[in-house]
Amino acid sequence: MQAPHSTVDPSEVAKFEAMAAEWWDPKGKFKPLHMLNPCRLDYITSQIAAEFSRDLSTPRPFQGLRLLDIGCGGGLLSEPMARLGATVIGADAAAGNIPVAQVHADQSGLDIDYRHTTAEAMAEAGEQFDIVLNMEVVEHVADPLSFLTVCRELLKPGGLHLCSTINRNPKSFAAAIVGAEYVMRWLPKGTHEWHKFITPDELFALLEQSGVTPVDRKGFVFNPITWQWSLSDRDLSVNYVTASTKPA
Ligand SMILES: C[S@@+](CC[C@H](N)C(=O)[O-])C[C@H]1O[C@@H](n2cnc3c(N)ncnc32)[C@H](O)[C@@H]1O
Ligand SMILES: [Mg+2]
Repeated sequence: MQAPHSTVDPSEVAKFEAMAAEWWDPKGKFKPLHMLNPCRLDYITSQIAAEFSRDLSTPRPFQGLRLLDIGCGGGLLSEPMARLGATVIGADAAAGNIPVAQVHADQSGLDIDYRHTTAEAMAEAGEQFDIVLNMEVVEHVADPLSFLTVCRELLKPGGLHLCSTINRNPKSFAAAIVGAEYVMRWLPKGTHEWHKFITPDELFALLEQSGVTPVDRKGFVFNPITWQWSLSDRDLSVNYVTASTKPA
């Protein structure tokens, strides 16, 4: 069954079109994602390794796994996944992201299939994946439940859905909007909208409604003294990530 509406919120996608050239500048507008990358890769790789019984000490542990990076942006996650051996398709609703991602992958000697398309178009075409990476996207879509439902359609039975976003509370407002956009000026003002943030309990409920089984959640916690991000079992107050599986 196809979700009836487009998952694309045009005003959200326009924000990313305007920033497309900056994806791979570690000091540019995507500095927060560059800083977060080692921590979220830790989580992603360990979840995939556990789910598919892969040994991360081998050179290409994700060989044979088909992975969709939905809302791939410039490919900050697609590239490490390809390096680990996965067959990677990166899809984004913002056309300008695709050549930026493709040129960078080519320069890095990585074979990644980047497409300007939507999750629903891929589901309609019957595409299926072992893994759907849905990282920092759900707070930018038109309707989270329809988007998550399409992500579930895109998974093979037994597949793994990894989804990160931003919690909704006074602390996340202070950190993700006031701090990142107004104080640090990491992100252009208006990048994030408060009402689109989702609490972990709401996201778990939406994931369940979409037809997957949430199995894990962790916080991504920024330490302003060390300027490092780390994973937390307890602190999901601002950024967090979830893992869910599609019943076999
Ligand atoms: C904050 S960026 C995250 C990029 C990447 N996932 C990462 O974490 O490095 C959000 C991305 O989602 C894309 N996007 C927003 N709505 C989308 C939709 N409905 N379908 C596909 N991509 C979408 C935007 O164009 C943007 O590139
Ligand atoms: Mg975001």
